[in-house]
Amino acid sequence: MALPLPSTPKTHFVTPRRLRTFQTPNSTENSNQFPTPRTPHATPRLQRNAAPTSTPECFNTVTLETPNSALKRRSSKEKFDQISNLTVAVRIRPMNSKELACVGAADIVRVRNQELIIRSNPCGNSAMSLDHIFQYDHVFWSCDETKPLYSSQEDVFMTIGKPLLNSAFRGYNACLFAYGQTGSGKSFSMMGRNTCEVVDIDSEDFSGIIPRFCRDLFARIGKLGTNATATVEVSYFEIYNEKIHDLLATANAANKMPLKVREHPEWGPYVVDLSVHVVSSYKELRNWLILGNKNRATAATTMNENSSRSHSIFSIELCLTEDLNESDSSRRSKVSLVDLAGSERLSTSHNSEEKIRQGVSINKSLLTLGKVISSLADHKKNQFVPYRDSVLTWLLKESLGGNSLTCMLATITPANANLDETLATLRYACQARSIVNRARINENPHDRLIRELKSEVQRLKALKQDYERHSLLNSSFAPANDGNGEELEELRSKLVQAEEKLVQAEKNWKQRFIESTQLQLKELAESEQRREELESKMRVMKTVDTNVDLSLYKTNFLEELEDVLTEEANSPLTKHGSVDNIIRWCHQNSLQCTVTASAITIVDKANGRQTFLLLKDVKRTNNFENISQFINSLTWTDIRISKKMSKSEILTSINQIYQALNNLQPPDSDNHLNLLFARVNKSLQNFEAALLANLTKNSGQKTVSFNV
Ligand SMILES: Nc1ncnc2c1ncn2[C@@H]1O[C@H](COP(=O)(O)OP(=O)(O)OP(=O)(O)O)[C@@H](O)[C@H]1O
Repeated sequence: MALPLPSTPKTHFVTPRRLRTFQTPNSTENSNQFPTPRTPHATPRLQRNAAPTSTPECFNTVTLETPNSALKRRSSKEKFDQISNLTVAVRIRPMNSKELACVGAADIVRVRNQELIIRSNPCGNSAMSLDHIFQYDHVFWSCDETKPLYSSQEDVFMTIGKPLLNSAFRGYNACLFAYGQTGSGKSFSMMGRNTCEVVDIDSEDFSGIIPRFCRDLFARIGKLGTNATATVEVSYFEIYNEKIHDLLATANAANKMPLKVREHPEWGPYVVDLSVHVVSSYKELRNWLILGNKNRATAATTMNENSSRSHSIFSIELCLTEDLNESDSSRRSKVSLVDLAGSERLSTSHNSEEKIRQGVSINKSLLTLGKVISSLADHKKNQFVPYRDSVLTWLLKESLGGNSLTCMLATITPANANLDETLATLRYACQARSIVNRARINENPHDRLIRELKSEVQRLKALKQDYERHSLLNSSFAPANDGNGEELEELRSKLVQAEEKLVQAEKNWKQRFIESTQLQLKELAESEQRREELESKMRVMKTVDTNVDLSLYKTNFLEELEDVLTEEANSPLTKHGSVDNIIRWCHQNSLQCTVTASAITIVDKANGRQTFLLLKDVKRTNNFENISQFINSLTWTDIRISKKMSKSEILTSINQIYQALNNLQPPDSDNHLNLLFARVNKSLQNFEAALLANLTKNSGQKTVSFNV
């Protein structure tokens, strides 16, 4: 199976982003620099990989939830605040005692500014040695702290960590991930030397990027003005064998099932049910960090593995709210600090193809990461990027080619024994440099509008000042500069135009600001009204005494209902006790009326009741004010809702009842009527709930008694 890696070039290999010809290095290079290769070549462009390999089967299935098809797709017109390549840095750690003890051990890495040169000497013959030259945004040489070239933990943080912290404060998502073979210094760079002890986490010399980032984060929060507030939330999880484990979960939750990934239309993929902890100080945050590191180490020991087999993602969500004069403005950013699993299993050497075929101990996430980087580096239109082939790439989707400012830290060892791994890592890092991210400041559209307009106003003001300066200058030199009259005139007209534009922009801004404020106020008022309505309904519901004596009113819900529905309820009817009159009245009032030889059956479907009227009793109609009164004087029986009635018909009937009930809303002053109303309402709700439950539970028997 082919791996998504470019083959080793014969001569040298330089980052594809900036095509440049090789320049002869200065002869006064320090000892870490090799002499110039004899035949400089133009930088070759990265070779397209062989067809992407299919991801090998992993022994554990991941639950990746398909996002809803109705998810909003990002519009092509969407504005980005920053479009930038991934920043790629490489760090070289010192040789360890094991590497030094190897026969023929040699340091094969040299550094020249941002260039990194790997000298391979395959046959041990110096005449046949090949130089591989790479270029990155930053190269950290951390092999010997006595040399000026040495990059300390602080240097690494200041160069790649601090800019991401600044971006987070501006509202951008940020991501920093460490990639490299096992033992090359990923954890050392990201977390520090000993990741489970306070002294080491806080050590000036050994503390890694994550603790430094968090310390600086709170130091900056402490310096925020009184009109600004910040909230910080942290989460920490690891991906092991394509399963997600919460490293900060409580003891009970820790034993639960692995967590799932879902995608939010706006914020992208996220881990469902991941514990998130609000922290208000660095100390609090550090405690979580240490707990997570301990849990990671324990999990690795339990599985008889080391942590190099798992990826860990520490996330910080920062929300900054600024209280401006007229309004509040808030920005949210998510920072992901990722320590990836050792990458050596991806190497083309050491029988890794065989290992892939075995299908075990292969890190699907890292393989997919390689494919994702390859696809993104290709810049082909409509190129398919297999983010969803693994948990890691799915979760890092926004960080790779999306809404984030991202930095990759590739870690390598200088030992010749690791040449293949080192070259593989460096090639990955080269490809990653071509990835372009499109980041946006995470703020609400209202804040964005105001920010954009304010910056436009600022720009125009600067323009105006500039013209004013020019104009002043020209007027003071005017007598001596007769020939410049036209130029001066042109400047003046530009100034007028700029001022007009400025006035217009300010007017627009004010207008739009007023509009948006009005909109906000309206929405606020509406929601306040809704809240009050709800509260008043709640109050009434709470006071409902189901034992209230309703006989006082000699009324019931059905009568009330009928009064509303029947306009002619109080109009005197012709006192003609005839069957025809009753039939007509029933039709007018949507009642079913069936006449037999001896009786009339009246069905009031809407109210779930029916009555029988013997024909000989029809004459009794004349004893009442109207037919309505007469009909209601009859003995009605509740009817079971017809089995033939469809669910939608039943719902329509219920809705009609609700509507009628709304028309019956009693005046606030009448407490008793209010109680009655609430009781009817409550019964109706119970009825509806019972009916629907019945319908779903027992599709055969669709009958519910309606006892108001
Ligand atoms: N820049 C450095 N300076 C001094 N020692 C270092 C440096 N980088 C790494 N080391 C040491 O090298 C060893 C391996 O480093 P580390 O555990 O960070 O590697 P890793 O890439 O994270 O490995 P894994 O993939 O197993 O997690 C550690 O003992 C660490 O202290």
